[in-house]
Amino acid sequence: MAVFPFDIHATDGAARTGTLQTARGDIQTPAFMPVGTAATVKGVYMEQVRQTGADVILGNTYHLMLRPGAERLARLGGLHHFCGWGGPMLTDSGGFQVWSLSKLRKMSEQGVEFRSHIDGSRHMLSPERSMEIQADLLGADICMQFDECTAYPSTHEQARTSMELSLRWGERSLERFGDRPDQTLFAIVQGSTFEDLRIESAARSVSLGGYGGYAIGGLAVGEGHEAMCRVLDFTCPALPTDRPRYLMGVGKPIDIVEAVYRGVDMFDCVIPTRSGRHGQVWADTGPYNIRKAEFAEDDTPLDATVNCPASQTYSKAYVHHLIRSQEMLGQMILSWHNIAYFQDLMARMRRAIHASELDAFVTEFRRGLT
Ligand SMILES: CN(C)CCSCc1cc(N)cc2c(=O)[nH]c(N)nc12
Repeated sequence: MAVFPFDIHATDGAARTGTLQTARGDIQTPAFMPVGTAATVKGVYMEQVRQTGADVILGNTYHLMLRPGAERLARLGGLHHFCGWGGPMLTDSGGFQVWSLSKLRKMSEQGVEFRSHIDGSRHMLSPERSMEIQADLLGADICMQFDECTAYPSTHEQARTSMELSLRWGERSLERFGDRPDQTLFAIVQGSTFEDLRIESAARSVSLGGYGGYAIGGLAVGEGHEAMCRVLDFTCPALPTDRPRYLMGVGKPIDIVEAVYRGVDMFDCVIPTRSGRHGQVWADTGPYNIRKAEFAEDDTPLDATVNCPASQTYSKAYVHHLIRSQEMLGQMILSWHNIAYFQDLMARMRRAIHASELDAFVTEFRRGLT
C-alpha cells in the first residue's frame, strides 16, 4: 500500500516538524486534527475549519456506518464530496466506538457484532469490513487498522492478550487493505502501560511491513497525564523515526504539548468543540467558562492573540450572553475559536521546534498553567 512521503524538516530533542504528503494535500506536523464524527465538525462550516489552519479532519467509521450508512455514502460520492472537505481525512476503524457507544456487543476472533445505539439495528465490524468501509466506501486518505482498545486498568496478562488480538487484526487489516496508490493504513500500537508490551507491539507492527504510520492507542482511557507521559517516554523511541506517530484521542493542550515534546506528530480530540458547546474557552492560561458572571460586562475579545474572526470579533460579554441565553451562535463561536486556538498552539510549537526553542516553550507553557 501507499506509504506517503513524510519529510522531517527540523528536530529539537525528541520533537520534530514534518510534512506528510497525502494525495489530497500536505499535512504539517505536529498537527491537530479536528474531529468530524458524523461528517461534520460540530457547529463549524468546513471553510471555517480550513481557515483555522487545519490540514486534516477525522471521520468515524462507527457513526457513519450506522447513519447515513457506508454504502449510501459511497453512492453519494464518498465522504469528502458528501461533507465538502477537499483536504485529507483520517477515519478511525470503529472498534473503539463500539465499546464506548453500542450495547449488546458480541466479540470474537472474527470481529464484533453489535446493535446500533441509534435504532438497535444489528451490525458487525471486522478487520475486513472496517477496511472496506474506510478505504472503499468512505474513501479516507488515512485509514486505521481494526484494533481493540485495551481497557484500563488491565493486568499484564490481559494487556498481552488484547495486544496480540490487535496484532492479528492488524495483519488482516493489511491483507484486506492491499496496495493502494493514494491511501495509507496506520497501525495502532497497544500494550496498556507496560513497557515490554508497548515495545513488543511496536516492533511486531513494524515487522509486518507496509504501514504508513503508527498510532499509539490505548491511552487517554483514564490512566492520567503522568502515566500517559511515561508510556510515551518508552513508546515513541520504539517507533520508526521516519514515519508519523499519532496519539489517538488526545487531548487537552498540556497533554499535546508534553506529547509533542516526546516526539508525537498527530493528535485528535473532541475537546475544542465538545467543551465549546458547554461554554468552555481554551487559552494558554487554561480553560475558563464564559458563563461566569465576571464576563457579563467584559468587552474584550475572546482572545486577541488568536488570528480568527471568532476570537477577535466577538466580546466575552456577547458570548456570555449567547451561552446563557442558550443561543446556538454562542456554541458556534466557541467551537470555532477553540479549534483556532488548538491550531494556533500547533503552529507556535512548530515554530519553536524550528527555532530550537521548544524547551523554553514547554517550560513557559507549564508555568502559565500554575
Ligand atoms: C474522534 N476521536 C475521539 C476518535 C478517534 S480516536 C479514538 C480512540 C481514542 C483512544 N483514546 C484510543 C483508541 C484506540 O486505542 N483505538 C482506536 N481505534 N481508537 C481510539
